[in-house]
Amino acid sequence: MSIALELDDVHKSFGETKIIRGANLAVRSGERVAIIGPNGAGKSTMFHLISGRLHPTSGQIRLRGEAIGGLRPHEVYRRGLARSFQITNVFQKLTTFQNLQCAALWSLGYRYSLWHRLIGLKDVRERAEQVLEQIGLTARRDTEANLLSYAELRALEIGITISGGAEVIMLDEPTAGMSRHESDAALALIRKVSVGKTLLVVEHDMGVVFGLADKIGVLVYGQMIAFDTPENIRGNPKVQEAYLGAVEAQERTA
Ligand SMILES: Nc1ncnc2c1ncn2[C@@H]1O[C@H](COP(=O)(O)OP(=O)(O)OP(=O)(O)O)[C@@H](O)[C@H]1O
Repeated sequence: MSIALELDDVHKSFGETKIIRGANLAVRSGERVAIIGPNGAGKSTMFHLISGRLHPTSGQIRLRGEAIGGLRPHEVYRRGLARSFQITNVFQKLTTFQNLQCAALWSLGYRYSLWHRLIGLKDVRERAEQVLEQIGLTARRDTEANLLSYAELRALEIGITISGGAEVIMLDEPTAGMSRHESDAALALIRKVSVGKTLLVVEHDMGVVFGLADKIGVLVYGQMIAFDTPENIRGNPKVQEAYLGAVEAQERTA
């Protein structure tokens, strides 16, 4: 299977502070990968580097073999990698369907100035209808985003992320702040929308991580100390020591 996304000795410093210190990763096409690690390990920074919000100090980031480190977010998006933005890309005053239309409009290469003619754009409408159904929000089609529940908003955020048909999808803590029931539903949704795609998630909930991922990458102090199947990660003494042991102890006392 081909490699969809690759990090090769990636470094990122902020001033004198080294945050990502030679991170390596090779995600195969169609694989679901979760990145875990202690607070401050550099997971968000790594996401920003991949999606073009930040640029590496050194090292290579490749999307399907093409170097993308240094490209801007929309250029990375155009090459087939979409990431979620924790609800910040939802227009609160627009309805669920209008938000999806907006995302489809943009991803199909139209400009927002065409908004007034939206109703007439069949491809945009069809794409939005399809995503609406996929994310299970058909009943909330004409509800303004600000009236959606938190879990519905997060589902809409996933819908916006997938609306461009990107081959590689990155989700940033997709179940953060959810109840167990909501996070189970989110997990099912993520499984469904990621069929046939390559998925990269940063997630703190170990139930979600172990229930979703084909492979888990463990980032500690800016280095990927392990990248393996969930079973092997669970049994890896280095990971136990650096991270999972602490999480399990925390869960026992919670
Ligand atoms: N723009 C920046 N300038 C300076 N330091 C930064 C910047 N962005 C992040 N950092 C620092 O980099 C470190 C890693 O942060 P990052 O948010 O990537 O970690 P994380 O693994 O995502 O943590 P968490 O699990 O708590 O979200 C932190 O110490 C943070 O303060």
